[in-house]
Amino acid sequence: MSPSFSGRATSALLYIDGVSKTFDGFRAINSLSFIVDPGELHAVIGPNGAGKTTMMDIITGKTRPDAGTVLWDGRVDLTHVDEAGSARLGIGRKFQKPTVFETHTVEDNLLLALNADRGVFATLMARLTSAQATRIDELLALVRLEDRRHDLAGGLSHGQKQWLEIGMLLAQDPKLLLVDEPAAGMTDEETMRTAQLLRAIAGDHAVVVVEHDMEFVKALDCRVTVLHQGTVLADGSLAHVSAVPEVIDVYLGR
Ligand SMILES: Nc1ncnc2c1ncn2[C@@H]1O[C@H](COP(=O)(O)OP(=O)(O)OP(=O)(O)O)[C@@H](O)[C@H]1O
Repeated sequence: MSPSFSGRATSALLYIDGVSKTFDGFRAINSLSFIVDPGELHAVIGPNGAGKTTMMDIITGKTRPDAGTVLWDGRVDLTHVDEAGSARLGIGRKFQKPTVFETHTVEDNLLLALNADRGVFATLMARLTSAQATRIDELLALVRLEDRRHDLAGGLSHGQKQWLEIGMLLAQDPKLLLVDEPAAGMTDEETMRTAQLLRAIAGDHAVVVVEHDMEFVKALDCRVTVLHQGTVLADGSLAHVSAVPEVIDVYLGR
């Protein structure tokens, strides 16, 4: 690894270097190096089986790598942290399928997320503090669900559920938000709104988005890392990586 890369270990929010993971003799991640800066919006693309999910699993402590460095905030070795621990450190993860409390209102979903360390009953029975009310107003505005505030989450569209869940993750104020294929199953309009939302969130939070929809990645207008066979094939703007012949061969040209 170049000295300029290793020199980033302490300044980066997330620093991954030389990471490998083998499953039953199959190398899913192979000498992977990847950096996320504080507040950065960063897209990860690549063909099926490229190792995108495994990389997310390693970051969140779901999977332990066989080798390499995974450093959080310049000081915490994430290879020894489990999923609950990574969440406590400020790593939020949004899986592809929306998971909201369908039988509760939009507002109560956000309230439950704000009070994730308290029980459901205690949270919903307690009076809303003014700080909570303000934060819920901010989150509802950000995810554009103000007019659905008192509706049951189960009645939202697929896209709105995804936005609500993003709002719920933000309620816990993560330093890094990992988002897996948010645009899957969305209408074109919802897809563009989601890109706007993630762009609005970045800055205050670092956001890493795994995605296959190139129109969506274009709308994110951010740095793109292309993974292939568990390692980085190209990295830079979408225009840059789209012109790399190997990227066209293994992914974009298909
Ligand atoms: N627990 C596991 N046991 C065995 N093989 C695994 C395991 N997890 C992942 N793999 C393999 O590792 C490779 C990388 O998988 P991964 O899911 O990380 O790719 P991906 O880039 O997320 O793909 P997709 O775009 O299809 O979601 C695949 O070949 C997969 O079959």
